[in-house]
Amino acid sequence: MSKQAFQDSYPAEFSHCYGCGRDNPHGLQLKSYWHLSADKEHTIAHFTPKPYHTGGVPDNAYGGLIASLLDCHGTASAAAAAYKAQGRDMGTAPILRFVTASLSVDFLRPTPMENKLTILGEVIQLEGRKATVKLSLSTNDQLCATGTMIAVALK
Ligand SMILES: CCCCCCCCCCCCCC(=O)SCCNC(=O)CCNC(=O)[C@H](O)C(C)(C)COP(=O)(O)OP(=O)(O)OC[C@H]1O[C@@H](n2cnc3c(N)ncnc32)[C@H](O)[C@@H]1OP(=O)(O)O
Repeated sequence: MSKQAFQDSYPAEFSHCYGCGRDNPHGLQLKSYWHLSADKEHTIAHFTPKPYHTGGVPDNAYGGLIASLLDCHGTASAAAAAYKAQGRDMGTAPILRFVTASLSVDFLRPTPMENKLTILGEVIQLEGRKATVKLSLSTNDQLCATGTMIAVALK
């Protein structure tokens, strides 16, 4: 796992995102990294929900939280993969800033609140300004949600 989180390479003006901005004290402050598992390079992030992240059912996480975690991990993964494809360190100029064009989420089972969540990403296609990212969220070795994102690099 690389030491620096992808989000820590974002320039200061992009460090206030609700989901992953390091300078947003009210946000989730998600941190994403490269992660090698089973000879495959994935991206990984962890998040432990707070009691106020619950949804309508006590002890289960709010679906919007899950979508936010996939959202921020997905765009960060797209940016990291695009920098890597160009052989550049993340954050170097010109900045490659990806935004979410589409995100679909399948909620496979309720996500319990008490444990650390693991979010994985895999950039399966990089084509022009567009990245396709497969995402998952699991806890206790149980897959709770999957997602697919199209992220687009801003001109
Ligand atoms: C290290 C540096 C990091 C920098 C800081 C980062 C901070 C990040 C903070 C974290 C952020 C957290 C995350 C957040 O919350 S990001 C916030 C939520 N997202 C947004 O606000 C995005 C709003 N949308 C737009 O700005 C535009 O629509 C974009 C930029 C997305 C495209 O408009 P643009 O005019 O620029 O481009 P284009 O229309 O020529 O399309 C280009 C290509 O993309 C394809 N396409 C487009 N839409 C879709 C779609 N829905 N499904 C499938 N494909 C789609 C399109 O077919 C074309 O493909 P192709 O025909 O070429 O094959």
